[in-house]
Amino acid sequence: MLKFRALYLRADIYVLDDLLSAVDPHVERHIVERVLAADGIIGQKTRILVTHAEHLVPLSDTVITFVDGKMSVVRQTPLALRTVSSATLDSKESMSGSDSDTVNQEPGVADMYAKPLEYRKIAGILSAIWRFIQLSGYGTVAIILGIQIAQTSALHYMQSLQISLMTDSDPATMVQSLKYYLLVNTFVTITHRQIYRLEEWIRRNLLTTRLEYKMRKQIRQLVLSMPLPLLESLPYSTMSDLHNQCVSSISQSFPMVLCAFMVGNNLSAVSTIAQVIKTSPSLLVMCVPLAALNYAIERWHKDTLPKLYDVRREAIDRPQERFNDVLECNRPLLRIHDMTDIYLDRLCQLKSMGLSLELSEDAVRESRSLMTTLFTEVIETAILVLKLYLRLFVSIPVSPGELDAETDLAIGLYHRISGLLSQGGISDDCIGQLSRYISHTEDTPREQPRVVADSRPLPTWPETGDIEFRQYRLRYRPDLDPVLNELSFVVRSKEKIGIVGRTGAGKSSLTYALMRLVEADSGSIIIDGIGISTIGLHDLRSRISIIPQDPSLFEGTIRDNLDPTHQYTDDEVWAAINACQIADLLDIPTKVRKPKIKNPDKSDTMSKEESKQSSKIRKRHWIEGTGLDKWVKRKGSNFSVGQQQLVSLCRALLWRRKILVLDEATANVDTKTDQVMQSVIRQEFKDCTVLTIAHRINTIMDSDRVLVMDQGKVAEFDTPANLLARDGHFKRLVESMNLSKKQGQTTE
Ligand SMILES: Nc1ncnc2c1ncn2[C@@H]1O[C@H](COP(=O)(O)OP(=O)(O)OP(=O)(O)O)[C@@H](O)[C@H]1O
Repeated sequence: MLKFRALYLRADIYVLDDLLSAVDPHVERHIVERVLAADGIIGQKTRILVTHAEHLVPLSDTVITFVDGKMSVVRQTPLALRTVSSATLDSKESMSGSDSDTVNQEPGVADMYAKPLEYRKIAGILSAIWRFIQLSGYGTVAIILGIQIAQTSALHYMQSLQISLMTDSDPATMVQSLKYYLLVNTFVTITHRQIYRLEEWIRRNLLTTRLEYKMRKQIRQLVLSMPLPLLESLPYSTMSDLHNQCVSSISQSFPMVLCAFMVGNNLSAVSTIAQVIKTSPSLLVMCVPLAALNYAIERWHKDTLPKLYDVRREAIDRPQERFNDVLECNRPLLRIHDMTDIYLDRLCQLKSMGLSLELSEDAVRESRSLMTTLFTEVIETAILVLKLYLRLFVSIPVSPGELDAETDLAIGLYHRISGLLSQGGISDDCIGQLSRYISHTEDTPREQPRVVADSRPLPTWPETGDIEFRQYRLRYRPDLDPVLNELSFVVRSKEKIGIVGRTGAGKSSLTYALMRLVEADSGSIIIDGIGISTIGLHDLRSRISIIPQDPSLFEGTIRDNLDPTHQYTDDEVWAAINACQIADLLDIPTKVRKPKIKNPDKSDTMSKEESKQSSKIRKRHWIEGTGLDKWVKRKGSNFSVGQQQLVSLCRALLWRRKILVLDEATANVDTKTDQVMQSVIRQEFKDCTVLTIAHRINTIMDSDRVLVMDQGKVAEFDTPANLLARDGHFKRLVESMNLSKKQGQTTE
C-alpha cells in the first residue's frame, strides 16, 4: 500500500522498482488496470517499470534488458500489444476464486498500535528515590551519601564555629575559640577538595558508568525480547530516546539531585534550623512568610512548566519523532521523491518553534532564580533595618559580627526552605524519565522464555521434520481478527511444500507461527511429536532455518555473515559456498575507505606538507579481502538482492537444519537466480522438509505438494498434478500464468 504514495505526486515520469514482485495476481491485476494501463491513473505518463515479471512485457512500449550491468536488448513492442489483455488479467484474478471485490482489510501497523505505551507514574519523590536506589545498588549510593553527609556536616560545623566566634564578646574565650577554629578550618580546607574529588570519582565510576551500562543492557534485552507486533509498533525514536535521554538523565543527573535532595537539602535544613534556634530564635518568625512565599512560587512553577512541556511534547517532540523515523527508514526515498526541501523546511519550522518554547521554559526557570536573588536582598535589608532600629531607638547594641552572622543565617534559612519546597531539584521531568524507563523495562510484555529447563528437546530434534498444524489460530492482537483461522494440515518428513495464496492470505504469518514470533491464539503446531509451545524459544528457533524476502546481511566478512559464531571449519564454509555457486563473487575485493580518525594533538603541530602526506596515507587505507575475508558492506549494499539471497541460502545450507522455510525468498531475483536456488534446494536439502512461499508459480511447480491459502485457511492442499486436475484455485492460477507467458512470447 505504501508504494502508492508516489501516485499523489502527480509526476510526469514514474520509476517503479520491482513494484509487483510481492503481490498476488489479483492485486497485480488491480495495479495494472487501475494504475499502469493506458487508461490507468498514470497511464498517460512516462512509466519505467523495473521487473523480473516477463509476462508484463506486453504492457510496455519498449523493453530494455540488462546483462552484467549492460543494456543488451532494446525492443519495441507492437502498438497492438501495448496493453495487457483483459483475458490475461481476468484469468490471473480467478486465482482468488472469487469475483467479489472484497479487499482484505489491512490496517497499518501504526493504526493498530497507535496507542502509546501507558507509563506507570511513580507516585512521589520518596518512591522515585527508592526506585533509583534499587536500580543503582544500595552499596554505592550508601558510600556516596556517606561522603556527602560527612562533608556537609564538616562545613556546617565550621559555620557554627564561625558564628559563635563572631558573636563571642568575651576576649579570653575568643582567643581560645579562634585557635580551635583555625585548626579545624585548616584541616577541613585541606581535606575538603580531596574528599570532593573522591566522591566525584566514586559517583562517576562506580555509579554513573555502571548504571549506564546496566540500563543500556536492559534496553537492548527489552528490544530483543519484546513480542514482534509490539516492537513493530514502536517508533524508532522512542527506543533511541530511551537509549539517550532516559539513560543520561537517570545515570548522570539523578545521582547529583539525589545528593542535593538527601544531603544538601534536608540535612542542611535540619542543621540550619538547629543553628537558628541556638543563636537567633527570633529569626524563626521569618519561616512562616518565607515558606508561604516559596510555596506560591513553587506552585506557579509546577503549574506553568508542565503545561509548556505538554505543548512541547505534542507540538514538537511527537512530530520530531516522526521526522526522525522518516530519516532513519526512508533516507533514499526522500531524495527519490525530491522531498528533501520540504522535509528540511518543516524540520526548520519545528526547530524554531522548539526554540521559542525552550526560551519560554528558560524564562520560567530564570524567574525563580530572579525571585531568589530579590528575596535575598530583601532579607538582608530587612535585618539591617531591624538592627539599626534596635540600636538607635531601643538602644540594644549590635556588633558587626553579630549582624553578619544573623544575615547569613537568615539567608541560609531562606535557601533551605526554598530547597525543601522545590524538592532539591528533583523535577517532575526527572521523575518522569525514571517512570518511563521503569515502565518500559518492567511493564512491557516479553516473549516466552528462551529455554524451558524441564521441557528441552533432544539436541537431534527434529529428526524427521514432520510438521502438523492442529486447529491453529493466530491473531496479531486480541482485538484484531485472526489471520490464521482453524488451520489444520500435515507436512510429512522431507516433503517439499509450495505455499501460494493472495496477498494477505496469511502465508508469512505461517512462518511467524512456526517460529513463534507471534504466539498461538488457540490450537497447536507439532514438530516431530513435540508441541512447539511447550519448549523454549531458543530450542525452537535454533532448529529451523528461514530465508526471508529481505535477506539480512550485515557489515563484516562473508565468513562472519555465514558463520557468525565461527563453529564451522573453512572447508565446510567453502563447501556451502561452492554448492550455492557464489565462489566467483568472493574473488572481487571490496574496497572501503577506513573512517578518518582525527588526531587533535598532532593536527595542531603538523605542517601543511605533513598533513597532506598523512591524508594521502589515510586515503590509501582500504579494507580489502577476497574469499572468506570478502568484506560485506552495511546491509549487504555491495551485493545485488539476488546475490544476497544466494548468500542467505548458503548460510542455511551451512547450518543444515531439518526444516527450511523460504518466505518469498526469490520474489526479487531473476529467473536464473531463482533456478539456481531451486536446484540447490533440490540437491542439498533433499533430506529436509522445505516450505516455499512464492507468488511465482514456477518456483513451487515441482514441489511434492502445494498448499493454497485463502483468508487464513487452507483452500487446497495436494500434489501439483492433482490440483491441476481439478478446477480450483491452483489450476486457475497456473492457467493465468501460462496465458501471460504466451502473451509475452507473441510480443517477441
Ligand atoms: N505485524 C502485523 N500486525 C498486525 N497484522 C498483521 C501483521 N502482519 C501481517 N498482518 C496481517 O495479517 C494478514 C496476513 O498477512 P501475511 O503477511 O501473513 O499475508 P501474506 O499472505 O504473506 O501476504 P503477502 O503475500 O503480501 O506477503 C494481513 O491481513 C495483515 O494485515
